Amino acid sequence: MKSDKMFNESVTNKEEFWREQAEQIEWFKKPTKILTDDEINYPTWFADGELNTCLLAVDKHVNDGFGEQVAIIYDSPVTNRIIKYTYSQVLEHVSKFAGGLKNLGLDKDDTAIIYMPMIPESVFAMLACARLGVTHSVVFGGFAPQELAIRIDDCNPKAIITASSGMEVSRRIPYLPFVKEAISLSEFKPEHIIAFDRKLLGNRVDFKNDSALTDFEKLMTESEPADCVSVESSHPLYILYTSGTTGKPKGVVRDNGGHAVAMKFSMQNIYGAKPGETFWAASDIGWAVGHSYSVYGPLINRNTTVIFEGKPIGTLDAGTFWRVIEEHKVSVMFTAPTAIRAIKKEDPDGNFVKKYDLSSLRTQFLAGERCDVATLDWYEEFVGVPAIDHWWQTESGWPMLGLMPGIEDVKIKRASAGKPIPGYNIKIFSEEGYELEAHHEGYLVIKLPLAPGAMMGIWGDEERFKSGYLTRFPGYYFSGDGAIKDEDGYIFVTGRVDDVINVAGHRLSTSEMEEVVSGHKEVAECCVVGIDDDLKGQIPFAIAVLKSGSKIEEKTLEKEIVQLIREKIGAVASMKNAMVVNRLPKTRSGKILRKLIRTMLDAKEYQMPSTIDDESIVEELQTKMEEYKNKSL
Ligand SMILES: CCC(=O)SCCNC(=O)CCNC(=O)[C@H](O)C(C)(C)COP(=O)(O)OP(=O)(O)OC[C@H]1O[C@@H](n2cnc3c(N)ncnc32)[C@H](O)[C@@H]1OP(=O)(O)O
Repeated sequence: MKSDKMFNESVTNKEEFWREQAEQIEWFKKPTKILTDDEINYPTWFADGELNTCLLAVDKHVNDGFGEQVAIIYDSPVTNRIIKYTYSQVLEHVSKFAGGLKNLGLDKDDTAIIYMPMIPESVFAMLACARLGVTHSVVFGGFAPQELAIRIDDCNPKAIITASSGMEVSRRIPYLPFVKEAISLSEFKPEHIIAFDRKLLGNRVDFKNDSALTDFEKLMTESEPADCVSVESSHPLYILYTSGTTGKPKGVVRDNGGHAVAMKFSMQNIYGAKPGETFWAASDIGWAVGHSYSVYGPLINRNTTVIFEGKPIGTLDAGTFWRVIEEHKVSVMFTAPTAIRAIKKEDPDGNFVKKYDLSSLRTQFLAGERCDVATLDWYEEFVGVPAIDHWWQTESGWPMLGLMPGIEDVKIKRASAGKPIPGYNIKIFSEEGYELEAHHEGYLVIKLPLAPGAMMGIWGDEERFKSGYLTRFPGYYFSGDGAIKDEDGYIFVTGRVDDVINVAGHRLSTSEMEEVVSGHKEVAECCVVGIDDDLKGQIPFAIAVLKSGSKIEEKTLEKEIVQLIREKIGAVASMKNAMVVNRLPKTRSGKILRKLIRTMLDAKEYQMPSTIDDESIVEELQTKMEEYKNKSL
């Protein structure tokens, strides 16, 4: 198999392999050092190379004569608009907006937060930052002001780029007011708030009477264009926050050089997208999928990318995805299994699918969470193109497990995320760090170095980077996921081995939710676990012990906790359930037995943990859970 050969080359002859891949992109200064160690002995790619990511994504294509090719299709069923931008138009917008940022004093020593909905201006803002070497940090719009404030205090942005509002189906999301609230909560105060006024949605921005605000559109139309700045390969292109096992999110740092090489490599070899074709990743730009495959990957590969401001169902109906594929002749698509599950639920017999001509669609990729077999079956039956589940993380920025239809015919094994992708030497380890044979479940780890484009560290927190990823198994990256390998080398990812949960493809921390729940004035102690959900894969479930003497009703507490989580973390957490118990099951040393709680809530078979301090609590809990279920029905 071509991919097996490529994989072997990438791990045995890594420097030569990645030197060749680096030839596929343009550099201001070609790297001569392919693989070196940084100051903490963490492997770094292309250390002495210099380049600019915006140049690769935009200017290069215009210079090569493709200025009239459509670069971005903005498809917004929520505002009923479709707008197309050619590469030349994108270059004009991006270079002028970059000029505006430069006039405000932003340069490659600065960071900027982008908190925006799915509109082309968000992409222009990302590319303009990349053009100047300003490190951007896109924050997903579904997060509440407090979450934004945490990120402001962590990366100290010189500017926040936002919009007046967003549109969630038919609900207006007040982005700018959220930004103002976040800044009132944060200790660090950014110098500039740049706001894009979405006139169409009403609620106009009053630039005249609010001197703290800079008008995005004016900045973009009235500034002189700025050129691409040459940055070192390891210069941070972006910081993207993701949830960890503790409450505070981690700012994953991505470089420019390794990332650009990985984007080009993956678009061609994994996704098999040919330059000029339309590639659609239906993800928000606030997630890693949105960064890599709605923005940088397709643009670097000279594809047309679709920026979709809508939902798989409800904008307008369950046929929206198929309408977009037909209308824009999408060749390769990427989405989260939750999206397909939502469509399947609404359209079990594929009636909406049948209305559209999907002949342009070659391959469907799925990631963000594990895809269940029933969803894959539905997809195969009604859509009829290969649906390839693959696995990666915000930390890697691109696939670590998958198949490579870009270079060969692939054999899909349902429920597997595929085989290791070149550059990712994946092993399954036991608790003690021994490699496990096929069919034994263990920890998914990756021998260092990771491939180019994978995380360079955690913003401002070297210790957390080392302790979270590098010390559990020295010489290996600890992914936090469990997995099983089969005799053919296919890997089946079994889920997180820590307290991180995955809700509709959104990675969230239960510790962070526990901090919020325990902040409720009636709660003495609590625990939040992820339980199975037919639609979203997992959803959080809170269990609380009340303070002594508290008289609050369970239903009232539940309502207040749900509201508190929405306010402090965001609607995206999808917290719906909170149950009151007299006590939590614990080990003799006082650790909450979360796995036991989770298994019982999922009504699965459980074993009595040998470390439990009082076995009688299990029956007590069982009775309480049944009562709760009966009340909720
Ligand atoms: C491989 C590397 C990675 O894993 S990177 C991460 C990849 N993950 C993804 O791309 C996420 C995939 N999921 C999705 O795109 C969405 O969940 C899909 C499938 C489209 C469904 O969306 P939706 O119906 O809104 O459900 P949801 O569970 O996402 O939302 C729950 C509540 O949050 C809200 N929300 C969502 N997005 C925003 C936003 N940008 N701004 C403000 N609010 C947002 C939703 O409206 C929803 O609210 P409510 O509970 O209905 O009131």
